[in-house]
Amino acid sequence: MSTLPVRQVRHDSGVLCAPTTPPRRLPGIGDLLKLRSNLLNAIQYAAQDGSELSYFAVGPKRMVFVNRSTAADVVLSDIHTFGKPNAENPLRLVLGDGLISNPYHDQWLRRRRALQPMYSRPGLAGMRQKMADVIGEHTARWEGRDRTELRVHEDMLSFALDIVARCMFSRSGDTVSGVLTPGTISFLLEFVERRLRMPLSLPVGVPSRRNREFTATMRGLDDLVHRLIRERRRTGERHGDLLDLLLEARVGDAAEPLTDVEVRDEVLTTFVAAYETTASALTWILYLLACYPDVQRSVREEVRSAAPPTTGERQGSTLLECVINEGMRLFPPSPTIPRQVGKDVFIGSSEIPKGSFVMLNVAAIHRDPAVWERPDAFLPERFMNGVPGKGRFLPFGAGAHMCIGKGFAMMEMSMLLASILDKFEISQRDSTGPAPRAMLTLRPREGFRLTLTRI
Ligand code: HEM
Repeated sequence: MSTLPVRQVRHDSGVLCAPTTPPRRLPGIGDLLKLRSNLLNAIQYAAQDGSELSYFAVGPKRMVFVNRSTAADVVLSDIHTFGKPNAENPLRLVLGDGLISNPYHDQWLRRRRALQPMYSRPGLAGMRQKMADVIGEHTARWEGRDRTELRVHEDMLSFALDIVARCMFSRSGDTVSGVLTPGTISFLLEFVERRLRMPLSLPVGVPSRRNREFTATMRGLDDLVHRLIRERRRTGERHGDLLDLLLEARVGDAAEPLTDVEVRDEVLTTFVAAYETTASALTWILYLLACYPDVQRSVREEVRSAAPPTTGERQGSTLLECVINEGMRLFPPSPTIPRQVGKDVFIGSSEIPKGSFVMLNVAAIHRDPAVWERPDAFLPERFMNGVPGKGRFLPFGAGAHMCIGKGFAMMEMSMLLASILDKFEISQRDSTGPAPRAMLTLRPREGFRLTLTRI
């Protein structure tokens, strides 16, 4: 592993810098405006005075932000008290009872065990060629010219969607497009986000313009996914993709296959889980590589001289993986992780009433000065000896609910970044960096570009 010069640069680029909006609480709706207009700003407020916990209210909803690693540890260690959000979770409107949104612990656990082989070493090995094909197609588009302007977030969204479409259905993003497009997924996530932040929402059955669009979009998606499941079951063809593995998964002691509805839930869950998160991580990592040409050079040397990227189990063992981890520390793709408390409980000396939402404030935890030396600096080498334990480094969560697709994501990101670094120099086009905006994922507030120059 090459040794990097110590960098003193403070890299906040708006994350956890001084918040801009004064906290304002309005009668009846509480902190709604604060949370809706700029969640990141609210997250920053929550963390800025150094307190472990901070409190928000949106109508009847009570939210507790957990800003420090010690308190995050408490939450992550008790999966029964701090469970997934309950059955009212608006994500269920899209993902049903897939792994992310399943509120029933025992059912979730049986499914999690059934799906584990999909993301095991042999499961992932089967995805490597599919990923390589998609990477080849995307980099070929940039190779035609000496210099390419990368529309970073848009291009990474398109890349991440192609990867998940190819790995799930052995089809390109284009074949499923028209239905499963970046636009559709963004619309659905925004629909869910609005409902998460509003104190009250109209039932989906009420034919407002937005609800009608939602219902039509979901019908299109359901038709597509059920058609693909039926075709696969009817022909019995195997494609070595995630859909094959889902159909082969067996649940519980009776080793029952998943029903069509359960397969549909997991297909949509995988699309939603794998798409914006990976695109967000890649977007910020490319940006950081452009900001730090010395790191870029060292990773390029490593990529050109070293073994192929790993599946992520050996985290911290390559400089490329260190860069990915440090990128996700500074710009966590999922800036908050939600839980809902099943009974009155204490975190430290603070009592949290049953039903409250507990949001792990990952953006703040990743810069907890009690854990991270020079928390605002970009120092990939801090991960050389691996990642710190539960509660401290949470890009993929931790504990029983930890991201099941972590190995998949690390493999995909390592392969794409290695390929880009081998062929191109990445540089900034503008001196001002992109400002982040927190939705369910951390996105750039506006589109920004980087230059890829062929080398
Ligand atoms: C950089 C990319 C990714 C990031 C940052 C990420 C992050 C996360 C986070 C923070 C969670 C929540 C953990 C919790 O609730 O404690 C999660 C859960 C999950 N992720 Fe990922 N994820 C990524 C990629 C993927 C991919 C590629 C897949 C699938 C191919 C995936 C599938 C899932 C699933 C199914 C869950 C629910 C796990 C459960 O509760 O059992 N994710 N992810």
